[in-house]
Amino acid sequence: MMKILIATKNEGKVKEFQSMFEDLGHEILSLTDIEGSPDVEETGTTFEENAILKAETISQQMNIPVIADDSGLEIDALEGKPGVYSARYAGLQKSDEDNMSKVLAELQNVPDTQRSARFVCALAFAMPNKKTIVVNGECEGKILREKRGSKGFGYDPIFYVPHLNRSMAELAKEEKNKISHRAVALKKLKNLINEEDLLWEKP
Ligand SMILES: O=P(O)(O)OP(=O)(O)OP(=O)(O)OC[C@H]1O[C@@H](n2cnc3c(O)ncnc32)[C@H](O)[C@@H]1O
Ligand SMILES: [Mg+2]
Repeated sequence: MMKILIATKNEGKVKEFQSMFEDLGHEILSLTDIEGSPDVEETGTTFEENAILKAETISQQMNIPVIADDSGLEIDALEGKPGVYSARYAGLQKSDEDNMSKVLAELQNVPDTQRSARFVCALAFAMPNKKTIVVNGECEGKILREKRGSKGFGYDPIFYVPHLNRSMAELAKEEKNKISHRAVALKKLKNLINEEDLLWEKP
């Protein structure tokens, strides 16, 4: 078993990574396990830039391989917003609830046919003295008119998954972890790691 550090302080992401790595039997650590771990400022303008920034900063500081996730929600009627600013859409001190309320208010007069959106995820895997690997994943859906469900995290209650006829927050964790943007990206990363025989090192 190896230890893998995920450079995130988001408990929702940590739980999903733990669950998605279960099959490989690795122990997943996150920045919430490390006392005094730094907050990396997300100064990039794309998901990829921010994921690379988070992964490389922590990997260099700790001299271990690190995965970072930068993700968000792109809403077509809002020209791709909240996008890379999803976490702070309603303001720096605001909550998931505030972010969802802002989106619902902005989409109040948008008809059902024009509420398409997607979750987007960039994962960066940074290793000491190796080139960083970046992969992407997306998950298509629509923005509901009110919150539904209590599972998951973030914008899940207002994100409708058409082919499952439920909101992301109504899906069991196993269901979300098969179809989510994060699951799609992580599958690509696992394949690349296998193909390129990049062995995980022990932190
Ligand atoms: O930067 P770290 O520490 O990883 O944690 P964060 O919460 O700040 O994460 P991001 O910068 O990547 O911002 C992601 C935003 O998109 C939302 N988000 C990402 N993945 C999601 C998912 O699977 N379901 C619902 N919302 C999600 C999340 O709630 C945040 O508001
Ligand atoms: Mg963040």
